[in-house]
Amino acid sequence: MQYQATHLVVMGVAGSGKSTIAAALSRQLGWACAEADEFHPRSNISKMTQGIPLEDGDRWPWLQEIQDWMTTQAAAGTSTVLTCSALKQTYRELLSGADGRVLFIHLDGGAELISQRMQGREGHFMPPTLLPSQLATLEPLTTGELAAGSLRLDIALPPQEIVAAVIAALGVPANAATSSS
Ligand SMILES: Nc1ncnc2c1ncn2[C@@H]1O[C@H](COP(=O)(O)OP(=O)(O)OP(=O)(O)O)[C@@H](O)[C@H]1O
Ligand SMILES: O=C(O)[C@H](O)[C@@H](O)[C@H](O)[C@H](O)CO
Repeated sequence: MQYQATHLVVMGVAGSGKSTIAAALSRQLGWACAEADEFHPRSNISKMTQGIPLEDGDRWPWLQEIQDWMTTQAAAGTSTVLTCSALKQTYRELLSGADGRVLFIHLDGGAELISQRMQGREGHFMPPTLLPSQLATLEPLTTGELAAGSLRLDIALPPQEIVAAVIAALGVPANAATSSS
C-alpha cells in the first residue's frame, strides 16, 4: 500500500526521552513535530501535576485529538513526528486509525535511569513520583507491532545513536534525511 504520509510516534513513559528524540528526528527528517502534552486538557495536566495518574477515561479523548491531528496532517501530505506516551496497545490501536502509516518508536529503559533523568531536569510538570505508575501501565510493543515496522530502542544509547537507528530502519530516501544534527 502506498501511503501519503508517515507518522512516527515516539512513545514511552514520562522521562524516557520522547521530546529529545522527537525534536532531533523532526529536524533531520524535516517532518512536522508535535508534543502530545500540548493536546491534554487542563484537567489532565492538573491531575498529573498533583501526582495523580491518568486513567483510561482521561486518555481516550486526548488520544482521539492526536489521531485527528495526524489525519489532518496526512490530508496535506505531511509526515509527522509525535511524542506520545501511548502506554497501552489499545491506545496505539486508536492512534493507528489515523490516515497514513503510523509507526511507534518505543524508548525503553530501566526505572533507575529514567528516575535519575527525571530528577535531573527542571521546570517540568510531571513529578518523578508518577514514574512507577507509568511503568506499571506500560505495555511493550507486541511481536505483531514490531513485525509491522515499529521499533524498540534502548535509552542508554546517546540520542544521536537512537536517531540514526530510527532513520536507518525507516529506509527513508536519501533526500528526506539531512546530515545536520
Ligand atoms: N538518550 C539520552 N541520553 C541521555 N540523556 C537523555 C537521553 N534522552 C533524553 N535525555 C535527557 O533525559 C531527560 C528526559 O528527557 P525528555 O524530557 O526528552 O523525556 P520525555 O519522555 O519527553 O519526558 P515527558 O514525557 O515527561 O515529557 C532530559 O533531561 C533529557 O535531556
Ligand atoms: O499517558 C500519560 O500518562 C501521559 O501522557 C504522561 O505520560 C505524560 O503526559 C507525559 O509523559 C509527560 O510527562
